[in-house]
Order: sequence, then structure tokens, then C-alpha cells
Amino acid sequence: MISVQNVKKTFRSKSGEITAVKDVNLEIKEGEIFGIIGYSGAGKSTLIRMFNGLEQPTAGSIRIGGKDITTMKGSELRLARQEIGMIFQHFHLLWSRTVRGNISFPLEIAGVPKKKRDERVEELIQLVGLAGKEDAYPSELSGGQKQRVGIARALANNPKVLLCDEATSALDPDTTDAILNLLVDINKRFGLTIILITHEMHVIQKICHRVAVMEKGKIVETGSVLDVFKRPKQSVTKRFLGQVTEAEDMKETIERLLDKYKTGKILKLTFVGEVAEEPIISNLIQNQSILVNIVHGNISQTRSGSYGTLFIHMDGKEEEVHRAIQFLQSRQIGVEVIEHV
Ligand SMILES: Nc1ncnc2c1ncn2[C@@H]1O[C@H](COP(=O)(O)OP(=O)(O)OP(=O)(O)O)[C@@H](O)[C@H]1O
Repeated sequence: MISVQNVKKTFRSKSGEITAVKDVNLEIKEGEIFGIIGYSGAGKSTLIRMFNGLEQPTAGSIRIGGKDITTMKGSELRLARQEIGMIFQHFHLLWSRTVRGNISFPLEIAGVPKKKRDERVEELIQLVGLAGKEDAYPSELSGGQKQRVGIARALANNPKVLLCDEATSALDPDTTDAILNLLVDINKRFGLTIILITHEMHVIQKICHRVAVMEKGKIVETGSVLDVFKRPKQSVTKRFLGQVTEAEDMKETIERLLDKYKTGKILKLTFVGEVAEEPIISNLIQNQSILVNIVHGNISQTRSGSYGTLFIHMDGKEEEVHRAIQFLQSRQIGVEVIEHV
């Protein structure tokens, strides 16, 4: 559906050249929700803005449905853009127009006759859950409601692709979840391809099928969300995973435990898929002569299965601890020995 080949973007400024995006290659399938995660300055916004021609690449091509968006100009680009909706962190609504007026705007630009326009706006208001707010102005709406207007407006012309630029970053956690659920619903109902950029692993975990991790303008890791959770390769990916698998005070707790327990090991266990739901620890204790203290644990749901982490302190004779680790590994559990940082 979307093919990004050798895309590069360099900005020239007074202080010199900045290469924001370096040799990016990606294939995004029709109907998938594809997340791009990276820290501030990684090049995410620049990359996503090239998907609808808001930025032109310095080199490379971006083909959407077979057509190269990067070489289009004028009316051809305008038409192609109708197939690509976009929503933004700060909504970018028209403040002098009501909810209805905002949603109607892209239909007016596309020359849709009034009657059809009104029908479509009504349909979209129902779809995004804004019934009763039709005549409100953006200043009278909550952040979540503003983003619902943004989504309705982006979907007005029945696009095939929806680009989301940090669409939930300005929202509180509950509202974020409600907006993410709405995106999943739209993806399922219409088979819409969604590409989102974020710096929050929670967003990736909750709704994406696949993810690309971006660092210093490059895609450094890509794969299905569950695979990346299971086997993160890059340290930047591991740091992002820490956002959803480790409590905020985890580092401190572990340092304290490492000081407290003079013997044994602190282990981080990672479980993926069905094994996350098995009674592994009771099997472990029954089969080996070791002591196990549970320090911290959680299970998260991704779109393709569960993923769990458990921090334990394990003590016993060295060969027993070794055997216990082998037992865990034989059950396809990731085992990492935690050391002082
Ligand atoms: N128009 C521009 N002119 C000059 N430099 C730019 C321009 N746009 C982006 N950059 C630079 O390109 C790099 C990548 O920026 P970009 O906004 O794409 O990153 P990002 O990952 O989206 O970060 P953030 O989440 O903070 O927006 C940064 O170093 C930024 O300063």
C-alpha cells in the first residue's frame, strides 16, 4: 500500500545543514495500524509530513497505492491529498467555525454539493460520537472532543490513509484511550490504513500492528509489536519498552534490592503470548530448590497477544539457580540478570 524508498530530508538553516531523515525504507500494508516511535528530534514529524506532501524529500520516493506522492504538484497533489487524512497534536481546527463547519470544510473544498455535504457531516458526527455538539465552537470543547472533530474532518472525503501526528499527546490518559479506541474502531470498520507517530509506547502497545523505532533520522528497528516487545534489539527500543513494563520507581527499587540481597540474583523475566498466562512461578518453585521473591510484575495487552514482565529475586545454590534459569528459558521466557547501573 505504502512504500517508502531511500527517503532523505535535509533542511538548510543559518547554522548549517540538518539531515532530519536519513535513508528510510518502509513498507506499510493496507489496513494496518503502523506506529513510528522516537524521542523528540528523531525525525518523526518530518517523515510523516512527507507522506502527504507537506514536506518534499531531498531524495527517495514515497508511493501510496502505486502513485509517487513526492513528484506530484498542483491539482494532482490536491486530489491525492484527499485520499490521505491527517490529525494533529494541537488539532488545527478553525476557531471561527462550529463543529459542523469544521467537518464540512474539506467537503466544501472538494466541491461536494450542500445536501450531500450535510448528510456526510451528520454521518461523521455520529461516527466520532459528537452528537449534541454540532453547533459548539472549538473553544467550547474538551481536548478529546476537539480531536474527535479533527478525526471527523480528516475522514470527510473517505481517505484510504490516516496520518496521526502525536494525536493523543495533548490529552489525559483516559481521553487518550478513548481516542485510541476510536481509531481502532475506524480501522476495523473501514479497513483504513493508519500511520501514527508518537513518543509513547503505550500508544504503540494499545493499537498498532507493527512499529518502527526512529533514532537520529533513521529507522533502527522495525517489526510486529509483539516481536519487538519480545526481542527488542536496540537500546532505544528497550528504553521505550521500559515506559510500559517498568514502574516509575523501578530503578530505585532494584538498586535497593541489589544492596539488600547479598546473595542470589535479581532477574527480569519477560513472557509473551500464552506463556504470559501460565503458572510459571509455581512450576518453578515446585521443580527447583530455590527461593523466589516477587518484586514487581505486570501483564500488558498488545493487539496480537499478551506480554508480561516480572522482576524476581531468586536465591539458592548456584547450580540450582542456574537450573531454574534454564527451566525458565526452556519455557520461552526471556531472562535477564539485573546488575547495578
Ligand atoms: N523546517 C525545519 N528547518 C530546519 N530544521 C528542521 C525543520 N524541521 C525539523 N527540523 C529539524 O529536524 C530534526 C527532526 O525534527 P522532527 O520535528 O522531524 O523530529 P520529531 O521526531 O518529530 O520531534 P518532535 O516530537 O520534537 O517534533 C530536528 O533536529 C529539527 O530541529
